[in-house]
Amino acid sequence: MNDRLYPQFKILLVDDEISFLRSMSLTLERQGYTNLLTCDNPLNVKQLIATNHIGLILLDLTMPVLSGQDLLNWVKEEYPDIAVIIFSGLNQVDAAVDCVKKGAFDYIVKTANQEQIFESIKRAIRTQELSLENQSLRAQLMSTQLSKPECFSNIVTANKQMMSIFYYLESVAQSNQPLLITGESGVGKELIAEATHALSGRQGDLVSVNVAGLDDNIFADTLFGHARGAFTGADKQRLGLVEQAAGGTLFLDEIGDLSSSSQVKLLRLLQEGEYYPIGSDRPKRTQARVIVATHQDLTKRQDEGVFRKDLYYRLHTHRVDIPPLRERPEDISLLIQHFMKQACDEIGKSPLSIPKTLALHLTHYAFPGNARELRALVYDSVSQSRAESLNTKPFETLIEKNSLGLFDENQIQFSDNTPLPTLNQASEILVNEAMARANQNQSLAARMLGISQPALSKRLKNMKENQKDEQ
Ligand SMILES: Nc1ncnc2c1ncn2[C@@H]1O[C@H](COP(=O)(O)OP(=O)(O)OP(=O)(O)O)[C@@H](O)[C@H]1O
Repeated sequence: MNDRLYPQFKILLVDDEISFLRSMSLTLERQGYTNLLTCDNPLNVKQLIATNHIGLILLDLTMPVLSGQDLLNWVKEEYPDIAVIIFSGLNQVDAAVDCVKKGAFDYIVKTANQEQIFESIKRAIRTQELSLENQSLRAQLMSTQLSKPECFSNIVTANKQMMSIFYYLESVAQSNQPLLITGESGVGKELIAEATHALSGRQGDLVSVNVAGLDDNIFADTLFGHARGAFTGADKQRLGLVEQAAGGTLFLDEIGDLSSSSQVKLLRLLQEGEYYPIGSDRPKRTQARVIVATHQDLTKRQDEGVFRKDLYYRLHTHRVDIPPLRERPEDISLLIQHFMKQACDEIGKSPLSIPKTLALHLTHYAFPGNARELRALVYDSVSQSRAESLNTKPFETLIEKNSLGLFDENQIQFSDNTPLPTLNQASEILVNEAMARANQNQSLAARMLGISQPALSKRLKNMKENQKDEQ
């Protein structure tokens, strides 16, 4: 059972008509708005605002003793950040214009259809949520410490960009809006989803599903479940993952590969907050926060016409892009340590010492598989280690394979009018680059250059002497 209140601030309903208050609260609760407060005496409103975190007031216009207009004036003066929607029994254009001029978010006639009322409330809540998120982001920018560092304990990093992502996540973790996580395969998107769920403080579960390759029917069945008898073989009702994630988080991985018909279903879930189990004509409201991730470039997928624009914009409100490991060289040695300890723990080995130069050697490697690739390498090395030090053979093989790969001649382009380097200059540039990539290891640099180590040593010596002569 989910007892999480929504939205994160209270909605205050003010009306002297108790029956209206009762029916409106019931209707709103059925729509998933559970954080409600009712008040049938306008004179109590000031006290209620002073003692509660109220973000939205649904205010009756015509009340005895203190009118809705007077209260609106007072709220806008004392608490300009609270949104006020005026409810009136009468459809009066003048009054509506006057209220909106005085700062009301909207003016609604009590007899308006429910869709119109819900739409207005939804918009007001969204505006308030955005404003709270802005305040929180501003506060995070000013602060130099994470409020809940323990939520990031599984993510090893010393990278500044990753730290800014952590600050950003602290600001948006409470939001009900979706979060989009992008980044190459293996950068740690799932870890980021887990940290966001932990930060959100949601009591429900984090329910993860990889949606790549799910056909539309399986997608709908997996997410929304089905009613008994919905199709042949559906002899029991089945709850979908959206329901299992109630009060928690639904994490949809590989969202860039979602089929176009499933994209429509997801959009409806995000936009309307409701869904239909297969074979049921009664919509259900979702209580789950949605996080999606992809290694695909969604802008490109959109341009190619395979990803819906409207869904892309819906997902775009909160977004983090995790940098690849090659752009976080400072993380390499930390991750090697971390994975080495994990691997040793798993096989009951004492921690191994790691050669200091190992991380340095890896800084020129592109890590197409990111942290996952590094993890696999470290695990392989740990399993091959017989002494107290980490066996670096798997790393050396990789670096050599990478450095000694076939050179693509098209990589070098000369423009027509610029002077060419002399043969000596070109050779110096190459030697310096190879030495840097090999971290000053002459044997490796020589292999990259296709010459013997003594030949390289001779060139280096000559280069040094030439430099001296020039000085
Ligand atoms: N910064 C990190 N600290 C510790 N472990 C990490 C870090 N980044 C990634 N890992 C580990 O690397 C592996 C891959 O991470 P994860 O599954 O989160 O990547 P991903 O981006 O979701 O990959 P994919 O796109 O393939 O789904 C996991 O074992 C994860 O624990």
